[in-house]
Amino acid sequence: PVLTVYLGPQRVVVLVGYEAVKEALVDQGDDFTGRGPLPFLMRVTKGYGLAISNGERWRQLRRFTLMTLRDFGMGRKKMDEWIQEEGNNLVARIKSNNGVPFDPIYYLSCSVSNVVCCLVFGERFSYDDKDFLLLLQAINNTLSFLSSVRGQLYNVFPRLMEWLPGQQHTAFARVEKLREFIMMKIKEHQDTLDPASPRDYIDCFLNRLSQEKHNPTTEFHYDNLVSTVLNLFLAGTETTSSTIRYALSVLIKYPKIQEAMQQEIDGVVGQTRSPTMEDRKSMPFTDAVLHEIQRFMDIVPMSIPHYALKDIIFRGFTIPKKTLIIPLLHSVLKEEKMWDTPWSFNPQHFLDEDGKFKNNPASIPFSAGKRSCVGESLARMELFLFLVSLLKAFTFSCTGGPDSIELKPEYSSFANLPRRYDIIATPRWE
Ligand code: HEM
Repeated sequence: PVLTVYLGPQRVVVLVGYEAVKEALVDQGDDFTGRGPLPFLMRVTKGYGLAISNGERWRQLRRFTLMTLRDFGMGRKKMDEWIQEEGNNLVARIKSNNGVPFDPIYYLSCSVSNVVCCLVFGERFSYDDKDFLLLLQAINNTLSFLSSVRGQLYNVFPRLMEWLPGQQHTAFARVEKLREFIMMKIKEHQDTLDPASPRDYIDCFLNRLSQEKHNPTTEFHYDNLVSTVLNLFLAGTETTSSTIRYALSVLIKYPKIQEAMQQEIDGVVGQTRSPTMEDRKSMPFTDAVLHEIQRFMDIVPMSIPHYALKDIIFRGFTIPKKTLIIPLLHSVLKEEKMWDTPWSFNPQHFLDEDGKFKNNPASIPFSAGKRSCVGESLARMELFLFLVSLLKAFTFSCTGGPDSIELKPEYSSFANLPRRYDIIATPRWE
């Protein structure tokens, strides 16, 4: 369950299976919260921000981000209301296609990125806004590059790859544009800030920055603000939108499951109102399908690597300082011991005999322990509200029929990215 390998000069320990991953990340949590100097992430964040930092610096940014995500609303709209509104925009946009087959990748990226925009900038953008489209392109380009062979090579041989010509330079130039856009938005926020009524994540951060301006060791400074916002975009958009895209493929492949979800939605939400998070409790089948989609898709199979900041004693062995640690989420999500049919798509994994929702401790697509995904609740909210809004409004199919859908990923390395299909959305009601 614990393997040691070498990636170039770098020692890597791989944690395999539920027991090893849980024991490390949850039971022995504090030792395993370190993040290494991952070359790609270091390059795009310039070494600042939540996802790359360690120790007290990380703890402060993490606590602040979790709190701000949880308390979001701050007198204005709450996060689920932003998502509902975005869901309505998404449905309207798809309706305007009039049943013509389309690739959902673009609409889904817009909707999901807009949720992060609402959170950090306090505003959404039109799907045709030029700045917004550039921002989407930068995010998309960064993750496709990271999932490519060159991206992986960059993580092992950064100096060599900086020197060689190639795609990495375009990817970095695009991230630089995204950085500039974020900096411009921060400037706008500084000019219009009312400390008594923060509008969004940036305002909350600026308030904290000003409260701590005389503290020489504070983590609430400008560079951490820019890079943490960048982290939220890079970690929070492609992951969520690819999961929704994958969900649509699954539901087209298994029309009976799609129909059963629609029946549950019709019974609980009905035709006239938008879904709310309260509804989820009364929708065990939908909840089970969503959990199974994330298990089966296994979007980040190796998580984001952790790092030994000091020698760690684990199961009687020493993991030396500076070892990269990979919690192999893939091995947990597909572990024979933990799932009845690990290699089949089977929502029954999350249902008991009475049809009630039943969780499984090995369901950890967001990783586990103290360093697990900071956006988990937000992502779960998005997956539920977007998919229920879509299935309430449309039945999804594709021209090649259910058997033409292949659920194996198109790319598989840092991320498992789903294949692209032109799909048909047939309105269910006039
Ligand atoms: C389906 C959607 C998502 C999946 C599957 C996912 C998965 C993950 C995973 C596996 C990690 C690594 C955890 C670890 O190091 O142990 C992570 C970290 C992170 N995620 Fe997510 N994520 C998703 C959505 C989001 C969203 C919506 C946001 C925020 C807007 C977000 C922000 C982050 C950040 C900032 C980190 C770094 C946390 C840290 O280093 O403390 N993610 N995510």
